[in-house]
Amino acid sequence: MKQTHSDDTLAQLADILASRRHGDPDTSYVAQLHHRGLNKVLEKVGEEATETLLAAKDAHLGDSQRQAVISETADLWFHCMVMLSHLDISHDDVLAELAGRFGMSGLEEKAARSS
Ligand SMILES: N=c1c2ncn([C@@H]3O[C@H](COP(=O)(O)OP(=O)(O)OP(=O)(O)O)[C@@H](O)[C@H]3O)c2ncn1[C@@H]1O[C@H](COP(=O)(O)O)[C@@H](O)[C@H]1O
Repeated sequence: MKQTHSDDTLAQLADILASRRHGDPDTSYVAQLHHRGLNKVLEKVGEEATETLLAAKDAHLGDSQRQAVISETADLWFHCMVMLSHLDISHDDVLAELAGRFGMSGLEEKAARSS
């Protein structure tokens, strides 16, 4: 059976990111991002989002392009996790937000918002 990686992976990553929050920018990429500040972190999130959609656009072309989508999405999620860490927001709150939406239709939510 294929091994699944649930939010345990995000929890482990969050712990690693917390340990790097005030680390040495010379030896840690995560510490370097924090050191360079919020604008740099946000720039990376935007860059990775763009790379993800460019990869996704070509996903129909074959396996290597599909693998690129996986790799770029991992980069995007990683940088979003760094952003949350920089803002002292727990990824658990994001997961709770998503879980709280189970059973709620996106279309119904949109209609309720505009009424
Ligand atoms: N998951 C990741 C991860 N994903 C991507 N990256 C890095 O994100 C960077 C951004 O990719 P780019 O292609 O945009 O790199 P770049 O062009 O060199 O970046 P810039 O010069 O534009 O800033 C690369 O250097 C990747 O290695 C990551 N760096 C770290 N982690 C995790 O964070 C942990 C701590 O890392 P350090 O802080 O470096 O010890 C690691 O053990 C991993 O678990």
